[in-house]
Amino acid sequence: MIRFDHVSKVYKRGARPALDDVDIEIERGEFVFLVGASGSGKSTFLRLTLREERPTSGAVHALGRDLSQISTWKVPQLRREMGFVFQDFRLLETKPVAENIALAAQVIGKPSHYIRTAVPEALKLVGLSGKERRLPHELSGGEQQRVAIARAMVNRPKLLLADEPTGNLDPSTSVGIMRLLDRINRQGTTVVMATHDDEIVDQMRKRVIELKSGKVVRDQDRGVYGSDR
Ligand SMILES: Nc1ncnc2c1ncn2[C@@H]1O[C@H](COP(=O)(O)OP(=O)(O)OP(=O)(O)O)[C@@H](O)[C@H]1O
Repeated sequence: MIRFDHVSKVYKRGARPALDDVDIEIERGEFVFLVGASGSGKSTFLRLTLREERPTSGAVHALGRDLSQISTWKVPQLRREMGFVFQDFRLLETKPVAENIALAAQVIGKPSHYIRTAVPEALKLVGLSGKERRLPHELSGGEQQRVAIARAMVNRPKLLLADEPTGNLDPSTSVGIMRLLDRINRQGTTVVMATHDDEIVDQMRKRVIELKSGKVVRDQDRGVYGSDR
């Protein structure tokens, strides 16, 4: 599903690499936490997977494609198969919930008959049926994040990437969001989530990839410890 083949990323010549020889594989159907201190390279990992950035060396594969071989005009096609969720929700404040979700399908040219069934399905998935006409500010933070997850899922992506999705939420609300992401994963979507929240990581018992100064220092599934990898 995702393969980083000795990937390094240097943003500015002479600067310390944001990722340093990262060599990992994430299989279809996995739920993976990406952890590490601020600046350890988590967002860079996600941006390379989305092909928002390109590696300085090494190769990134996602969804069966070598991302270095994809021409720029084909990148939107790749991203259609991925969903993203951010810490700050990024909803359109003047649009009701249903429209926020529908737009994600419209912009990639889904027909209206698809949207008519997919939007209520996405709302049901996140437990917000009945709230389709609300504006984002009429919802709690946890509900807004659920709308953002519904928007990410409306095109039925194979891969969901989440960057600190519980970063703005209190602990009990975060638990609900984690249950939802777990359910999405059990229904077949591969999930990669960057987080600072150790409590969540400990509770969920999933694979944990830890980055430190751009290097993988822990990969729980493969029993790799130490920075000499
Ligand atoms: N666009 C950029 N230009 C230059 N340097 C960057 C850029 N983006 C990130 N960096 C640097 O790359 C390193 C890794 O950053 P990254 O954002 O990937 O870390 P992170 O683990 O996601 O951090 P946080 O948890 O704070 O979001 C940091 O040293 C950061 O300053």
